[in-house]
Amino acid sequence: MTSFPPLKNDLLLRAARCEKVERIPVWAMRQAGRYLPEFREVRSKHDFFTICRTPELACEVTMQPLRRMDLDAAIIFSDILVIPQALGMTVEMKPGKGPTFPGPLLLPEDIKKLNTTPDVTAELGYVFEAITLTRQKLEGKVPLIGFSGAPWTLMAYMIEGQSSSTFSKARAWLYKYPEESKSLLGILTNVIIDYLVGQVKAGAQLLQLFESHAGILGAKTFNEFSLPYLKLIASKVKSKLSDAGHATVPMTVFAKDAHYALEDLVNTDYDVIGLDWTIDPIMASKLASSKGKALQGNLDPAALYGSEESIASLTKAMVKQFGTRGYIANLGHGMYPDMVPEHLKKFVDAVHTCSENSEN
Ligand SMILES: O=C(O)CCc1c2[nH]c(c1CC(=O)O)Cc1[nH]c(c(CC(=O)O)c1CCC(=O)O)Cc1[nH]c(c(CC(=O)O)c1CCC(=O)O)Cc1[nH]c(c(CC(=O)O)c1CCC(=O)O)C2
Repeated sequence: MTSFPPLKNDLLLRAARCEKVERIPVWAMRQAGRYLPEFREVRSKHDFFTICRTPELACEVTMQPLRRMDLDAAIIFSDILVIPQALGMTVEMKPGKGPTFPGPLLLPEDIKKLNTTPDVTAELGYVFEAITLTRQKLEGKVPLIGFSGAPWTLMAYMIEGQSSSTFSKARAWLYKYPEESKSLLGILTNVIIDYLVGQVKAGAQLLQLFESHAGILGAKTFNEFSLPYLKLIASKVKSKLSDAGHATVPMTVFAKDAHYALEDLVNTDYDVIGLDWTIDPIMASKLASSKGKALQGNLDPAALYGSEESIASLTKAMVKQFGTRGYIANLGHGMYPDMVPEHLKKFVDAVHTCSENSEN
């Protein structure tokens, strides 16, 4: 096992375990990326997936936001779509269009073309190397978060072949080919489990699972095609780490727009439930605290387009609603490319100012 510098700021990990904290930890989804001029500088010289696949570059862009603001966590720079690549699919990142799959899955027979049992270390070892390097470079300043896309969200991209407002091709599979859909979700689940276990062994100190397209499912389809796989991932990642004699790490599930599933998610093995901005903090806090779960979120990212005064006052109101125990401040979704870094800094500082010395 690699040894790493001791952790100096463990606020995130304590909050995830609902332990007492001196102040609320804060980080932002997509805190590295295009909204930062220094990222755009790196990106002007390298293709997106080259950055992901080159540990030194991935480490550098992971560190960039930490040099600007007092964040309580780093998140490894990567993307959820590295898993379809590991299964043998080509994914291109087209400026202005986002991810594009030249050969999406059209019919269930196409599943046979995938490498359904990839050697995860051989295919995704570059992420593990980036994590280990970043843990060293962080020198224990803050914890490092690892992440993966969840099965349904990845399946949606693999069938649709690109982003979509309806993901109607992917949703059609759930009704036309339910058994084959479950088989694909099972394949993805197994790879995700090994991928997340590998990230922890490489040095990730908390894991987040992104079910970004939960909102295009309804309660019934979510219960059938998303929730069972999310549950399996949490329990298997933890049991595989324990069986390997490795300490487990807290796990966060972020099922965007799945307001209908909050109660079910609180009853899973995830330690932290990520919330988008459509969810009422007071209602969510009542549900989560009854089950000893922490919450993360949920300022509307668009609030960062407002003035610094309005960011500070909205942040203060949000923190007051969530309370200080078992809470990680974040946005309700990732940073948008046209945002101003100073406004994220204002959000981070506002969380610190209004939560320091508060009753815990
Ligand atoms: O901060 C970090 O270190 C990691 C940032 C990060 C990137 N991708 C993800 C993360 C983790 C995080 O959000 O904190 C994860 C991610 N990629 C995609 C999704 C699903 C989705 O958006 O539908 C997710 C889960 C989180 C979420 O829900 O947002 C899929 C995706 N990846 C990219 C795009 C295009 C884009 O323009 O954003 C998409 C699809 C979006 C859609 O509309 O469907 C590419 C991409 N991934 C990251 C970046 C950096 C950045 O945001 O600037 C980019 C842009 C690529 C570029 O430079 O051209 C990093």
